[in-house]
Amino acid sequence: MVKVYTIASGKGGTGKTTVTANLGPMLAQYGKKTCILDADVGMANLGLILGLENLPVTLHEVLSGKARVRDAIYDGPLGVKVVPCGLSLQGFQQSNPDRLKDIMTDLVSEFDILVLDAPAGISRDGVIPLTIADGVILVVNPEISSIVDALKTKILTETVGGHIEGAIINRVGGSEDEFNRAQMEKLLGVRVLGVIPEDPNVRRASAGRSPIVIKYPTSRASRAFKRISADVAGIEYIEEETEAAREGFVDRLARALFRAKA
Ligand SMILES: Nc1ncnc2c1ncn2[C@@H]1O[C@H](COP(=O)(O)OP(=O)(O)OP(=O)(O)O)[C@@H](O)[C@H]1O
Repeated sequence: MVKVYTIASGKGGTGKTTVTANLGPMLAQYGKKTCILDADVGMANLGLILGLENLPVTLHEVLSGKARVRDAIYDGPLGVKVVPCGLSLQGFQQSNPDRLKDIMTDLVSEFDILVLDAPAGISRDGVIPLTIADGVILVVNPEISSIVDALKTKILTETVGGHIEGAIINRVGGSEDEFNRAQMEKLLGVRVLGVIPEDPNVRRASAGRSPIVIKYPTSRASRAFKRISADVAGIEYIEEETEAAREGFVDRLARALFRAKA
């Protein structure tokens, strides 16, 4: 049975596209047939992060009735399938967001998981992805404006009959141990699915047209994305050997050798 997740936030720039671009490939890696779709039809950038640009057919052509969704599916990293959206204003103007539901119906038989990157705000194109998902995942930054907008999105989702799966708290400074997960769950009234640290490698990876889980697989944010993806895929996450752990090992070994020599 296919599961449809919509990645939403309310406030713009909280990290929805980053989450979609990293969650999708990891879900595919964990054995789930996964397709990620850029439902941010006005300000699309999922294709940019994944190096999928200047494509003949995108979600714009599908939403304007000029093409079938099958023709807008491209190969992404680790076996994930991607339906990117075009960048042109004309494509946006000709798109009919009401067609999104039919598109999802066309895809359900082929995938285990569909992930929609929703636009910020509460316009019509923003509300449709909230209604068609089995679960909405809120991407929230640990700051008051983002929390307030996430709460609005939560209320809107529930008002239109949607279901909130939980929240991912993104761009958290300091260590994860210092982050007060219980307090955030109380504020938002939803389960916190994972906490992603502020990590400069996220931007570096995007500049290189790649998700961070591919470009810097052992970085802090990558490990957080892997943990969340394993949770969503329903498998146990086993922490890989990290750069830091490797460096720590080499350091300990050098000190032991030095002591043995002395
Ligand atoms: N954990 C992180 N650490 C550092 N930078 C991050 C992190 N997550 C996202 N960013 C950066 O924040 C910016 C916004 O991220 P992103 O585009 O994913 O947000 P968005 O919610 O999809 O934005 P929009 O609402 O405009 O669609 C990007 O420059 C991205 O590289």
